[in-house]
Amino acid sequence: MASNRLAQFRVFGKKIVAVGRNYKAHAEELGNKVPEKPIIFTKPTTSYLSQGHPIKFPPGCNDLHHEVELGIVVGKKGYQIPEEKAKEYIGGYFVALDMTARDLQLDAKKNGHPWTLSKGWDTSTPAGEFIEKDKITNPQNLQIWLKVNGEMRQNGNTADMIFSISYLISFISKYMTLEEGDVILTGTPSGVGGLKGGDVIEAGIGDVAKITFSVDKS
Ligand SMILES: O=C(O)/C=C/C(=O)CC(=O)C(=O)O
Ligand SMILES: [Mg+2]
Repeated sequence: MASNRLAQFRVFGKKIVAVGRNYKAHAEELGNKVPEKPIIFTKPTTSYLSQGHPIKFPPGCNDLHHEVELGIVVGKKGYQIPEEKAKEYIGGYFVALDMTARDLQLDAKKNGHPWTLSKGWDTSTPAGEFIEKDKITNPQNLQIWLKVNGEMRQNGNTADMIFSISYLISFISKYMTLEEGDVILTGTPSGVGGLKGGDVIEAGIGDVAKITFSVDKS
């Protein structure tokens, strides 16, 4: 990667590819079956939010949920990447929130519509600073956690992903070219839940990285 700043992966990043239901306990807490293959969706890069700015409720949403996730920053371009070579394509990591308008998503699910608006409004992808690849020796054994107003809500380990990071890179790149600065949100562990205006979210990866965001419902 040419740089280590969020602004850079905004500039280089052509897409945000997200994975759904990648932790058994989370799939089950929302009443879903455990997937047999990765569930993939995309979010626009206009949804990025850096610290110091509030997360906004999107229009029509009364049930805004937090989802903490390990974000992977793609380090180089690749298409149809073999699983055993996937690690070479990781450029770094970051702490991400895949904010979800759960009521809009439920409505979309009922009607067989895409999740785009429930996941992709401006401010729906709060993100921490870029973490250099070598700061994390085993991305498949990281505690990812999230607190709301100081109370622990999510506390999972990336060891519990259904589909590993290498498998996801290989799977996604079978269909679409991954480019430097693209990011992959690897799915959320259990404990997702509702937020209200004025809440303060803290989230992190073990003691490697931490982010803080406030919620604005005006
Ligand atoms: O199936 C649902 O009701 C909801 C799924 C998600 O929002 C998927 C994710 O974004 C995730 O698991 O991280
Ligand atoms: Mg998610």
